[in-house]
Amino acid sequence: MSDDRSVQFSEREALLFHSEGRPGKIEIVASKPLTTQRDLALAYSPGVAVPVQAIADNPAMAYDYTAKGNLVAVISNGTAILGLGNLGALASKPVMEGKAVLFKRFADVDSIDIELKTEDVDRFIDAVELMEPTFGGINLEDIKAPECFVIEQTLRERMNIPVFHDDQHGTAIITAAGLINACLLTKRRLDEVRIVVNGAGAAAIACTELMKAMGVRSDHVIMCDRSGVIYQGREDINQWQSAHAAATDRRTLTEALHGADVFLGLSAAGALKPEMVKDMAPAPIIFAMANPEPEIRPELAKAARPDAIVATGRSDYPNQVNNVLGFPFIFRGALDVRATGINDAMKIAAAHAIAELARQRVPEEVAAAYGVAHVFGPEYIIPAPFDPRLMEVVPAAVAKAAMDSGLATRPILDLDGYRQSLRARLNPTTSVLSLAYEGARARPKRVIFAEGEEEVVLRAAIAFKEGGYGTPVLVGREEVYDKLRALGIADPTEYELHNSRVSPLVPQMVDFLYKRLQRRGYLRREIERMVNQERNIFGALLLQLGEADAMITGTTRTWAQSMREVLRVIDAAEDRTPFGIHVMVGQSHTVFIADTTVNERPTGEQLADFAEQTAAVARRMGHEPRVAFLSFSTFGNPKGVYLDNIRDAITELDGRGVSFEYEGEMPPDVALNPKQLANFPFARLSAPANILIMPGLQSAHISAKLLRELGGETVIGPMLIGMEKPVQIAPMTATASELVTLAVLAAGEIAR
Ligand SMILES: NC(=O)C1=CN([C@@H]2O[C@H](COP(=O)(O)OP(=O)(O)OC[C@H]3O[C@@H](n4cnc5c(N)ncnc54)[C@H](OP(=O)(O)O)[C@@H]3O)[C@@H](O)[C@H]2O)C=CC1
Ligand SMILES: CC(=O)C(=O)O
Ligand SMILES: [Mg+2]
Repeated sequence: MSDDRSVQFSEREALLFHSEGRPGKIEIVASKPLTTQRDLALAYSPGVAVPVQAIADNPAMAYDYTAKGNLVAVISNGTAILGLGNLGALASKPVMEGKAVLFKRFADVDSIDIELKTEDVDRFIDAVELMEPTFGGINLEDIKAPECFVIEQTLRERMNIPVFHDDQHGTAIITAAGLINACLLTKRRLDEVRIVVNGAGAAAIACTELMKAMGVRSDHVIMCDRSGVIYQGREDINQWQSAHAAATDRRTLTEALHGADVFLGLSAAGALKPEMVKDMAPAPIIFAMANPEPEIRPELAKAARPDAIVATGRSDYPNQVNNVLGFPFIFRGALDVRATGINDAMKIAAAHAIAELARQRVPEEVAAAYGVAHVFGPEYIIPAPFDPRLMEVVPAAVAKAAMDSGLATRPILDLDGYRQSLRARLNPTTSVLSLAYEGARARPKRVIFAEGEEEVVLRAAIAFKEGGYGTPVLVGREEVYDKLRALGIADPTEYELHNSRVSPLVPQMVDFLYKRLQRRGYLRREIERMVNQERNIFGALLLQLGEADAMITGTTRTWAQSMREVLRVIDAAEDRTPFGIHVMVGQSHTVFIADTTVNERPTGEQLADFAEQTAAVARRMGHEPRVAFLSFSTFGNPKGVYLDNIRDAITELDGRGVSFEYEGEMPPDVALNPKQLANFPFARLSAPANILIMPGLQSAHISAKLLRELGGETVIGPMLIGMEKPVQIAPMTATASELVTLAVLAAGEIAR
């Protein structure tokens, strides 16, 4: 979107992201099977009549028999879409779908967007009020001030479920958390700081109110709108603004900022100028929160005042002060205790919980991923959105505050147990993947895309580069530039292209490969032909010569053929047998299956190796490994002639004294279904397995492909493990985004 370190994507990629596959960002997934006549009879007529009657008799039963209790509506009329202004209900839909997805991703709250085509306050209120039976909570979004105040207040009075205007209270909570910490760092007390709030709308007024409630002095706050200072006696202001009108003779933002400690921007792009920043107090605190473009870019603010603490609403700079840190977790807590509303006690509890998190030591995986100073300090005053601790800490704080303040209709007795259940609600793989992406952005690597002439590969390379994950090194002929141009790249020469026909590296490559293969029956001229004509050979040689950190291929050859070509250039790591892992990712579980790609009849020792190495990958992806060695046979029943290698693998692991659970032989239902597992109390698995080591390539490969085609789960891989350099071979059907994921996992050495 622009030209500095924050560049993440082009407009074209943003559009493609939204249009690719199923348009938009959400779909509805059935949570009950609907396959048989009997399912139909239960789910619909006549079975459905039974819960209908139960709810008619006791409305609270709706929480037991329908999705209401975990369902939040994100509702807007599009009158204040981010900082873009009033662009109408329809145009707000991408933002509202986005918020719905964030609810699901961060807090497992089901959510749907609703855009109402009206600017009439009463019609809006009536429409929302009528929806009370459907939802467990209402998240109002991007509705402009002052209408939003009337809308929210009236709905809170009329509805018996939480109603929360995110731009007001979500923003205020996160701003308060950030401000508490910024003040701590600059040794300021809340009752001393002088604050200028730029913007006098929904977010600005709610932030000001919360700050004042937390101890900031009224006469220390000056609020401005587009016309300048909101001063006492100014005539063109509304009642909500006049409550914060300052007794001052300052009239412009520039004058207001003279000597101020804090700038809170909730207005529009570019409203804060470097000259104004220079005139602020020592160690100024600058929260430039307008989206998508802040009031000032951090690099400009820092250039004007190197001693400033700067935060924005964006994810591509340190200190993201954005309500995404709040609303998913606040609703999680409120829904879980069936709170009838979200009151100040719950908001303040959330603000303190978030502020407190930033002051604690950051978990290794988060620190490693973000790569920047994640020690409490000027560059880290607020947790990053992908910090998995948010889900554990914030809902629990909100739920407790709801109980203490009498809003919980279903209190939670065991808060510790609740915290644990929160953690289990999210699949660690998703957060590890997010962190892997962040890690790639923090430490961008060079990745060879060996099939640079393929459109899908070029789209992946563009996404990889524009996402800031690293530098794609393309293998292909000059015509790649035309293809890049056709994909909307204005200056394709920004992409590094290696063409074997003209590459000055070819003689060195031929020497290297000839030395490697001369005693394996290859003539020098065969080697020359391979280097010139085989993109996988050429790409792998680029990796061997140190031209890049990792390589990705796979879309133009069968997996086995690509592997053969790669192995001509790159060996297995010392004492390792290369093998493949498919990762199946569901909403709340992840299963690793190995070896799905290389070894047809592994020995017991190899099976043990696969288990150990897959366990290491699983740990890097945030899972405590539990290995099941699969078979048709359950602990010797029925007997079989091909069970020895599995038994050997178990004995081998016994001897190695590994630090994870493993058991076998067993079929998948015993490995994955706790009820089945319970039939074998001697089994050394404390919970269902998450790593399935298959007895041979036939079963492994077939299972992985069946699950990919029929299972409806997200599949990552196959990941190639055990090579001396990070190489990944994607399936021929891989999409651009699957290629990017593999490239990121390869570059970050998570798949290794
Ligand atoms: N980081 C975060 O989490 C969040 C950020 N925001 C951002 O805050 C901004 C406001 O959102 P919201 O309160 O919902 O919208 P509203 O429409 O309710 O309010 C907008 C306010 O901004 C003022 N404004 C616009 N341009 C300027 C300017 N150049 N200088 C001074 N004031 C200006 C308007 O003043 P006037 O009446 O004079 O036009 C109005 O008071 C948006 O940019 C939004 O993206 C909002 C919520 C969360
Ligand atoms: C973040 C947000 O809600 C906004 O900018 O409107
Ligand atoms: Mg908003």
